Amino acid sequence: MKMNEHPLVVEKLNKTLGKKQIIHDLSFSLERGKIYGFLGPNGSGKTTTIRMIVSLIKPDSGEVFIEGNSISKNREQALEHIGAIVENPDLYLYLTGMQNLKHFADMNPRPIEQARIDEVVRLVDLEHAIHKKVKSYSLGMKQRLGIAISILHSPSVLILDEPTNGLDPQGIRDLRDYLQKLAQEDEVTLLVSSHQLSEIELLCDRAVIIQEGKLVDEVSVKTIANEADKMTVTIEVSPQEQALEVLQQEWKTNLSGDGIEIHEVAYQEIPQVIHALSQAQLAVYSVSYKKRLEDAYFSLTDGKGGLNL
Ligand SMILES: Nc1ncnc2c1ncn2[C@@H]1O[C@H](COP(=O)(O)OP(=O)(O)OP(=O)(O)O)[C@@H](O)[C@H]1O
Repeated sequence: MKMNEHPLVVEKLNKTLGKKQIIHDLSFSLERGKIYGFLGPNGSGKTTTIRMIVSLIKPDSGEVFIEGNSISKNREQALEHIGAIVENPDLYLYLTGMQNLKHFADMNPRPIEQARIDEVVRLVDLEHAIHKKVKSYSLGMKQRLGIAISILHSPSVLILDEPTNGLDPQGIRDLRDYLQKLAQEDEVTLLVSSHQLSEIELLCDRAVIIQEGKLVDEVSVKTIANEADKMTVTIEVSPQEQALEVLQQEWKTNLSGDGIEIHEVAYQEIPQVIHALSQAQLAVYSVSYKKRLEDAYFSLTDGKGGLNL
């Protein structure tokens, strides 16, 4: 089959649940090998959209194409190319990780070889625990086993609904590494919904942003960050008192636990800030502007973000 440029295409989806139209003419498409954040305030329709993409519910109108296969007309072929964790994966706690993988491999319509099972175990770094019972796994390990199961059949599109929920910082970081490895090494295209903007910023190349079931924008994470008018930059610099004197000549500043915060700085101004500090022979240890995506997101969604940051 010819590999098309857009492994997932969502076209004019509409969905009413109860009396309320939840999704309105929603269209977007994903480029191969890229990681997309799926962002939107609570109740904006992310889970409903994902459930339509993986064919758990039917849209009232519109279409989803996976590798060119319509999910309504060629459901089986379409599902062959997609992997997903929408709700918590149904793991068998009293079986080992390997027994779980073998069970799901047996349920796949096409045979899955042991070599592929070993490959996914390696990819999610579970070799050391794969013969232990799943009930002894940490949440992060269960999550990784869930991902291993969802990619057993080598899908080219992987959809994860809130995958970092309940994970500790180390678990989140590990998961990010595995997902980036999947995109880079296997050219898997990912759609990852999350409430954690900072997480999306670290993980994703692009973001699909929806509000009230409508597409707000589909953009490069870096572009929306750069397009945010002004942001807060945090600088670790020493000595702080002298740095404050230098910076206050041009910017609004204050001290925070992490260093000096400079407010309303344009992205393009950051080199100027660093230049001013180094001209005064001050030592700059770090410059961060974590809130860029947050600022951009709120300006795109009229400040109705409603996210847990
Ligand atoms: N079965 C249903 N019947 C009626 N309304 C529903 C049903 N399921 C979801 N909704 C409503 O649809 C809207 C979208 O819900 P959805 O779960 O898709 O949003 P979401 O963006 O995933 O939200 P969250 O970020 O909170 O998970 C919400 O207003 C929700 O109350």
